[in-house]
Amino acid sequence: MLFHVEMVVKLPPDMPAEQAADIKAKEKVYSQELQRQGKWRHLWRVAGSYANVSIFDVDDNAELQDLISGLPLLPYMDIQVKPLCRHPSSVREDDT
Ligand SMILES: O=C(O)C[C@H]1C=CC(=O)O1
Repeated sequence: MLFHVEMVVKLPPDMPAEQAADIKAKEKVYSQELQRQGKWRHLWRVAGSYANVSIFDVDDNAELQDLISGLPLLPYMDIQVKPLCRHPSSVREDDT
């Protein structure tokens, strides 16, 4: 199942720089592992903002919830999830 996930990062302005760098480093490791597994299929920066648009490819809603729950930046993000399905006019054969 594919999900469009938008994450807007809102770190507290008074968070110490070292703490922010540590959480971002953990988030990078976590997201890159999921990308290698094919679970986090796309990761795009939204130009001009500290936000990303991602496509997750997971078995079900529960797996998406598990993966999102593990995000180190989760306490500092607003997240919106939209379920996706194949568009009838799509010519891509690899979109399922
Ligand atoms: O920078 C972000 O958009 C937040 C987050 C998502 C992946 C990652 O490495 O950091």
